[in-house]
Amino acid sequence: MASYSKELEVAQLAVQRAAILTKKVFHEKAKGTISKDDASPVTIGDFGAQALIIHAVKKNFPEDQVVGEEEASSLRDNQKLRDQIWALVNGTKLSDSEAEKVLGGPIESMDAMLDAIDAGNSAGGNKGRIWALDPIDGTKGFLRGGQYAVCLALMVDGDVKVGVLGCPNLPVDDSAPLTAESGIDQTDAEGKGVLFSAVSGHGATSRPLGIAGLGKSQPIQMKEVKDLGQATFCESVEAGHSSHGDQFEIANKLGVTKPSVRMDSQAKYGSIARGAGDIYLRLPVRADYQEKIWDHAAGDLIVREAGGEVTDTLGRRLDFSKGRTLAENKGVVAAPVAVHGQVLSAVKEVLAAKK
Ligand SMILES: Nc1ncnc2c1ncn2[C@@H]1O[C@H](COP(=O)(O)O)[C@@H](OP(=O)(O)O)[C@H]1O
Ligand SMILES: [Mg+2]
Ligand SMILES: [Mg+2]
Ligand SMILES: [Mg+2]
Repeated sequence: MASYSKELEVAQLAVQRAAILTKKVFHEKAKGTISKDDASPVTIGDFGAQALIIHAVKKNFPEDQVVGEEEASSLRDNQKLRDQIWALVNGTKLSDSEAEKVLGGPIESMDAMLDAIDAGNSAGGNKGRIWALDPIDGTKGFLRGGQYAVCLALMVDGDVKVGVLGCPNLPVDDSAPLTAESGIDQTDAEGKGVLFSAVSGHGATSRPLGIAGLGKSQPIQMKEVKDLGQATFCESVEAGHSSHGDQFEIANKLGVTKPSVRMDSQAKYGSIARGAGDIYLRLPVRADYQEKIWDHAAGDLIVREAGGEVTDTLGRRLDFSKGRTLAENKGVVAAPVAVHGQVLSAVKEVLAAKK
């Protein structure tokens, strides 16, 4: 089985470098927020991180395609924002020069930066090597001072092979259990930060999210759930992203007694993968919403490699080969393999009762 060691190294270092930039923006009051066509927010942190990561991917793997969340059209006619992002991007590097070299060095010019952002325009699909990039997942959490993640995955012929999640506001310690506070008020982010990774068939790991080269890694595993009543389940903070009501009913049906842990971004996938939490539920709020591949690709692999099963609400594996969205899936149900079937039955019962 291919080990994708070069791809993994580049992805981890690229995410680590981008997180230096996002952390800088996180600690600033003015985040240069603008509203996208779908009324969702994007900040100078999202644009800057996308530029840095695509630049590194393209330097190392010029033939590969990228499905990135953001695009640069709004920057091409907004000089102030463009200058702000360029200043950030130009000033961000890893403090280890060897690691910086792996990433192909800095971006040459502002134009090259805009082109790098726009190189995230792949249509996706089931052929060849395609990276899925979410430069800041959980932008609303990022703006609120909550959790967020820098997410990058490599798909080969529509199958996720490498997944990396940088979570600057999660504790480094894998054994720190989730609490109601885990998802909120992370404004003192210093000393925190974890980098999750997985390669298909080779397991999942975590390591501290640093600012130089890669720190020492350790394997991670989902926790064995002996009693679903004691399980910790995670869900989005935003009620517009998943149905808190349905998730509450499902948890009740399973006999879960603890309140849900609300947390933005794919930090939820990372948290259950290392056994800090147990279950992640994302029940659709709208029948016509298609989940984006960059919101799930890295997390899906990391959870599966840590001993989890990830499906949609109908029990189908997430299918990343359908383009930029998970067009053939509805919602997400992630849990340890041993209890996933039980969780899925509860999901189906709750959804059936609503029809
Ligand atoms: N109606 C909807 N249903 C599900 N997900 C949605 C949604 N509207 C937006 N999203 C996605 O939810 C992601 C955040 O997930 P979470 O709620 O787990 O933090 C957003 O990622 P970005 O923040 O990268 O835009 C966005 O892509
Ligand atoms: Mg977004
Ligand atoms: Mg996202
Ligand atoms: Mg995003």
